[in-house]
Amino acid sequence: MANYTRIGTAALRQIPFDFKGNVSRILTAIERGLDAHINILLMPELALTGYGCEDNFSYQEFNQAAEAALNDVLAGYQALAHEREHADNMLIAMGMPVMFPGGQVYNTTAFISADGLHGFACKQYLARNGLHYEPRWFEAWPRGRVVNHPTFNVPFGDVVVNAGGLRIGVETCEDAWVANRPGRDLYHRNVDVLLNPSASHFAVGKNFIREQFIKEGSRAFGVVYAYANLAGTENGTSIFDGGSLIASEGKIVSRGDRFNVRDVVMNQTLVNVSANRVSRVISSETIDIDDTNVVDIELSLTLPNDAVLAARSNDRVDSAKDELPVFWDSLSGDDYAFTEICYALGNGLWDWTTRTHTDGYVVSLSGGADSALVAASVYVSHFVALEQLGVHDYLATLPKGLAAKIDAIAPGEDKIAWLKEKAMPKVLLCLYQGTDNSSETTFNAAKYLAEEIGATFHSWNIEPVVQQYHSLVNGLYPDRPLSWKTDDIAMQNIQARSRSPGVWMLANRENKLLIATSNLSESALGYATMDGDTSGVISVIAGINKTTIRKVNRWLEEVGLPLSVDGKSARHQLKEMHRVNVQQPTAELRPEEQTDEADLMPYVVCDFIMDCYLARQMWPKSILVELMLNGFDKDHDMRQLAAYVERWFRLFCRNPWKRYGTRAGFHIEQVSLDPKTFHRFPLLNNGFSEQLQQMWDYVEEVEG
Ligand SMILES: Nc1ncnc2c1ncn2[C@@H]1O[C@H](COP(=O)(O)OP(=O)(O)OC[C@H]2O[C@@H]([n+]3cccc(C(=O)O)c3)[C@H](O)[C@@H]2O)[C@@H](O)[C@H]1O
Ligand SMILES: Nc1ncnc2c1ncn2[C@@H]1O[C@H](COP(=O)(O)OP(=O)(O)OP(=O)(O)O)[C@@H](O)[C@H]1O
Ligand SMILES: NC(=O)CC[C@H](N)C(=O)O
Repeated sequence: MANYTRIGTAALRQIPFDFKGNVSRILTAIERGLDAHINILLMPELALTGYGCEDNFSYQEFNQAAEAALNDVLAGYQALAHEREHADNMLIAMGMPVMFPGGQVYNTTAFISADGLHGFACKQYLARNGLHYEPRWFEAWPRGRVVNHPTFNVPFGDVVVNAGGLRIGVETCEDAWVANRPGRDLYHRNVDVLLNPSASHFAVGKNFIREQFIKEGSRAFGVVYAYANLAGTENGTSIFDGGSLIASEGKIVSRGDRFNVRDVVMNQTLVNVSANRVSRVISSETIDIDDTNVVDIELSLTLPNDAVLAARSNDRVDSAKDELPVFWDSLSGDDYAFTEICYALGNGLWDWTTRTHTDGYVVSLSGGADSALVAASVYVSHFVALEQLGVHDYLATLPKGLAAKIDAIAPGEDKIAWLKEKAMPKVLLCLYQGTDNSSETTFNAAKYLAEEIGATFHSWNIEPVVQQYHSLVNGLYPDRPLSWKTDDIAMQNIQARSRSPGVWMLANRENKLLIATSNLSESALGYATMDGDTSGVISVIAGINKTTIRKVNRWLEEVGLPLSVDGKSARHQLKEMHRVNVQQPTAELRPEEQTDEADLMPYVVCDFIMDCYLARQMWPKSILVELMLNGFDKDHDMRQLAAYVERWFRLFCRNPWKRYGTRAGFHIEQVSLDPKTFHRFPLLNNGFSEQLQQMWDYVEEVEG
């Protein structure tokens, strides 16, 4: 007889140290799960506290607060269960930190039913790569070991739960990313369901990797595999994209919404457990049964097939499913990646506004690619939130001060027209700050883009301020007046720096956050004026390279942001990006024409070198070889490419202090240059001189 079980997941927007709020969101998910007759409800990794609590994970008082919050969840669950008849058929798996009296802290999944707490499964492989530092706070749990937790008096460690014959095991996030994943051993422990509570930050393309190991886990281990992820921009820089995934018989059978700004996003589906067991029965591998460390729970989590049709027709089931918007299925390639990027930027900015309780943003808008994408992201952030929440909840979620400034929507008024005409002028202030080196082209690009997204647009001329500094400096050096011939960098930088105080003043006055506009390529090379255009609170596009920024801008103009309208996929284009997209990137800091690429190197070369160095961990000579192998030698000879590699490393090694001083940014690409979390690099170094010499020796060898 086939056994079915209803698996549910909850993506939760948890907030570090907001214990009450976190418990409340967990109870909302439980309530929705109960109403939908979910049998197994999975919550994300560290769902109780949030993932981004960093050094507080080691604090005793923090862990005591987590313990108290667990008790609140247990009490809340029991109260909800009391009101319902099906409550004895649900098991919850919820991520939380647990401290031992000796001070060791573990990253665990608590198994909870309406009867109380049954045990904890612990994470075995702590994430320590990229921006993860879990071993700093947590201990890894050894495979195959279970102890009794002295405070909770329940089994703790590498446990398998057996609920009425249905066996459930856990791989916690990183556990499933390593080669020796726990699922390998859980296979021998005959688990039917593998749960993966995750706190997996967004990075472009990462969702495909998740889908891969989830499908493969389901296929190879013969299990139903469920994956729940956190949502929201917890620590201000990592963006969690939610995106629940449920796989059965080696296929993804249900996907939850991603980048949704609602507090709780549910996904659930009915799966056939017996059908998954078949792949174990017919496997060529002999299963060496391991029946140790099993926690028996008296719960029936399965439905026989003669009861399943009645369960399917239960009209309350859909209350625990937030449908994935239709457009995701129709996307692929760059279209998918650019959609992810825009939704991620939007999510991040939404959280910065709603959690800082400020009145929106100020952007120094130049008409160039970087600040254009930053301004567009603020628009996307509100556009998406409005689509997902509707007008009422959109206004209710905004900080009160900001919401109070926005006129109500009139009956019959179009939602997007209202956003542009009534909301965006209060949300975003854009400022063009011309000098004698600015052009009509950039002014118009800034003005028309601001208009299209409904931002308030101001313009002023900072040339008099710049000239004032020239007079002050010339006063000190009457015999050596400033000139472009002798003082190129100083005369460029004073313009960028003169833009900073005024725009900060507007941010102060309007209670808005100033956004810095530096990108990943510029950060690598220090191609920005410190304390000038690096000014701001958060650097929205710091995690995106320039090549991608330009492509995203073109895509926003020509293809547009996908959204769901009445259950159909639609696009929202930003046509005025055209004026930005036709220009070559320029700093506009010199009197004669200036382009970034003439100052530096072509951005495609720069970004390829950066990828080789950061993602593939290569040094100069190997990078040169990769450039040649990847066809860059069609447009540039070997010496020219070697010169670009040399310039890249010289600038990279000269400017790590700038990376320490620039604003924190959203993590978007797989790699990042955030010196505090991602790429650690000595401030003082010898500029890779030996390695560059080795590269040139190689060029001589090849070229003669
Ligand atoms: N070897 C070394 N190692 C470490 N630090 C060194 C150094 N030499 C100078 N420094 C320090 O660095 C300072 C220079 O840094 P900083 O003042 O920031 O200026 P710097 O990095 O020299 O120049 C800024 C560059 O950014 C470009 N920029 C600016 C603004 C916008 C854009 C755009 O993309 O549109 C581009 C501009 O064209 C210029 O090439 C020096 O005054 C000195 O204090
Ligand atoms: N005329 C200007 N008015 C307002 N802000 C400016 C102006 N020129 C430069 N800035 C600010 O300085 C930042 C750095 O300039 P930069 O040239 O690197 O970026 P961009 O102009 O946005 O893009 P691009 O480099 O593609 O032209 C801009 O993003 C913008 O915030
Ligand atoms: N929390 C984790 O274990 C995160 C690590 C995992 N590799 C991810 O990024 O998804």
